[in-house]
Amino acid sequence: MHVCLAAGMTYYLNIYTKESQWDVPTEPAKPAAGSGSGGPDRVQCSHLLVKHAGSRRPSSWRQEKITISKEEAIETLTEYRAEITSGQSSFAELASRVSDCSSAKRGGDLGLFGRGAMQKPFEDAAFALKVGELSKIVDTDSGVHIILRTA
Ligand SMILES: N=C(N)NCCC[C@H](NC(=O)[C@@H]1CCC/C1=C\[C@H](COP(=O)(O)O)NC(=O)[C@@H](N)Cc1ccccc1)C(N)=O
Repeated sequence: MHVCLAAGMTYYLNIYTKESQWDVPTEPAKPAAGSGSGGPDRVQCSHLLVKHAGSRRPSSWRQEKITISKEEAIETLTEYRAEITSGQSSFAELASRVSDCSSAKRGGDLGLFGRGAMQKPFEDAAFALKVGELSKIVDTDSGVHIILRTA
C-alpha cells in the first residue's frame, strides 16, 4: 500500500489492484494470484537425453566415451520419440533403458523444478508444455532431449 496525499487528506493506494481507500489498510497488499507473465512457477518433467561427441560431458552411465555425431543423436532420438508416440514403448521404460542422464534410473524423472534450474532451451521447452505433453527435440549443451511434462 502507498500513502498518498490529496488536498491535505491522506488516502491509501493498493499498488497491485490500483484501488484507493481512505481507511487505513487492515493487511499488506499482495500481487493477485497467478499474476505476472502467467504460467506455473514450477513444473515436473521427465526427459530422455541422447548425448553426442559435442556434448559438454560426452560420457554417461551407459557409455564411457560417447562418439556419435549430433546428427546421429538427432536421428536416434527421432526414432525413440516415434516409439513413444506410437505406444510401442512407454516414456519411462525407454528412458530407463537408453537415456544418457542419471535420471534414467528414475524413468527420466527430474522432479519438480522452477525457472533458473535447467539450461535455458530446456527450461523454455519444459515450461511451454501442458501436463502430459511430449516436447519436440530440444538441443542443450548436454545433448538432445525429449521432455515429458508430468505435473
Ligand atoms: N534438478 C536439478 N536442478 N538438477 C541439476 C540440473 C542441472 C541442469 N541440467 C540441465 O539443464 C540438463 C537438463 C536436465 C538434465 C540436464 C543435464 C544433466 C545431464 O547432462 P550433463 O550434465 O552430463 O551434461 N543431468 C543432470 O543435471 C542431472 N543432475 C539431472 C537429475 C538427475 C537425477 C535427478 C534429478 C536431476 C543444468 N543447469 O545444467
